[in-house]
Amino acid sequence: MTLLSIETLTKRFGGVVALDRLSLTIMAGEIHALIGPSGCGKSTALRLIAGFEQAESGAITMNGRRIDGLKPEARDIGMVFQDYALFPHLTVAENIAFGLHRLDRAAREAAVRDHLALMRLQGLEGRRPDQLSGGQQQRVALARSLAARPRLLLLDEPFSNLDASLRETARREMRDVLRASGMTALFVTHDREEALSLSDRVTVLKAGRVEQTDRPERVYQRPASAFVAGFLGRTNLLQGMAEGGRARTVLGPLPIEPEAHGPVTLSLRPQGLALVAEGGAEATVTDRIYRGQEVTYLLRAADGTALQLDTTDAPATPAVAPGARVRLEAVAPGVVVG
Ligand SMILES: Nc1ncnc2c1ncn2[C@@H]1O[C@H](COP(=O)(O)OP(=O)(O)OP(=O)(O)O)[C@@H](O)[C@H]1O
Repeated sequence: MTLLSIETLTKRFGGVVALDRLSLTIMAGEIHALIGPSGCGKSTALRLIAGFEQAESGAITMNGRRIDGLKPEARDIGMVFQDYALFPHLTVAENIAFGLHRLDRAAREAAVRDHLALMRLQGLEGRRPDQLSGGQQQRVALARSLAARPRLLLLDEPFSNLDASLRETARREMRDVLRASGMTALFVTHDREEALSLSDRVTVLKAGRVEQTDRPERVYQRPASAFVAGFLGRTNLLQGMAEGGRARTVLGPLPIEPEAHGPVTLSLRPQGLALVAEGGAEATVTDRIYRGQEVTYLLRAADGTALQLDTTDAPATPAVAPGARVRLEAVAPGVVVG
């Protein structure tokens, strides 16, 4: 069931088109990630949905009702900001209780207690934000938004202020809490791992427009464009001539998906290439990057195409030095991206 629908939203700042007829659907109960490069319009989209900015054209509906004319507080939408925006002079408990003035005292206290427990903040209720760690502040911000029980929660880069060691735990906690409360959430990130690991669906934005919306596995494995393929991870882009389920490429005939005919651009992840002792296609090693878990070989194919190959069994294979001639084979299908 659709909760929020955005139709052909356009927003300009002077000469800059921040959103260019953006359309997007958020399903009830889903965690949806909005990802894209800096300046592609992610924060602008959130601010329009929350009501902090007005669009020039287009419509925003929630549960079938237009909300784009409503004031932010009338939209039933919560927002967790990048800097958490906690009230510095209020305690943790008072911050969480802040949006609950419509409840009577007993219900408000119960809601604060429940959310302190939910976010594992018991014992910290009397502290002020400046007496908390970054991770704790983030949990208070989330608790405050959840306690108000909005229909939709918007999160703008909620993990960007946490250091790497905390981020992974904080992400899992947030996902579990959102799931447990059945909350619908739209969060903005420019971290592809965060988008892929946290969400039910991902929307990739480019220059104010949607490039693709789909499940994480689909956007990663079946990118709709070379841009999406490259934005979500390192990839090889190969030119080919397709005929049904295969394409002729510099690596020889390659299985492709989906079927296509004529000239195509294919995306093949670096893990989709393997070094072989014989057969395959010839290439020259131009560099070797040691990454610990894996090694990346940078290669040049016979026609000059630059390629990357990742191998995890590097300890078992002797290092291939730059300049060496090697043979390689595709071990995954090429995905048609253009
Ligand atoms: N208040 C503003 N005044 C002028 N230009 C703005 C304003 N807000 C955003 N923009 C411009 O609109 C475009 C989209 O900005 P937005 O902040 O939505 O991008 P973003 O995807 O959230 O970027 P980032 O990942 O860097 O935060 C950018 O070109 C930005 O410079």
